[in-house]
Amino acid sequence: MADTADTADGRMTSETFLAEVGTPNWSVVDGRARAVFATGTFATGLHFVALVGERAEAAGHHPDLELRYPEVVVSLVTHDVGGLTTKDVRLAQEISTVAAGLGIQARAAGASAVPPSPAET
Ligand SMILES: C[C@H](O)[C@H](O)[C@H]1CNC2=NC(N)=NC(=O)C2=N1
Repeated sequence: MADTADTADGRMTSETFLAEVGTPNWSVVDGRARAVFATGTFATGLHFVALVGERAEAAGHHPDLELRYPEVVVSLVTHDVGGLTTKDVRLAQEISTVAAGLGIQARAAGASAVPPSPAET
């Protein structure tokens, strides 16, 4: 694979991340990759979270996962460089593959159907 890093520590711009990840599921918000998957039911969301957790453990890279009804919000960043890296690209691709395998659609541009909690406002 070509070297797609934009900085010496591996951080990439949001444009590079989105081009690399190659699915429309993801957006970049405040320096983090974000996707919202419309799981429809709580049980499907729980199952999706469990499968994503297995992939994350295997990768040694871990997303923030918000299990909501009726969606799961996924957020990714590489903590030690404070930005997005190829680790985030790979895990984002895997998460999109898991979602597709379960027939779960992503919402456009990371939009949520659920109002923010008071702590976020
Ligand atoms: C040592 C270990 O690889 C690191 O602490 C990993 C673990 N999981 C991680 N997950 C995420 N999302 N970002 C990290 O920087 C990160 N670092």
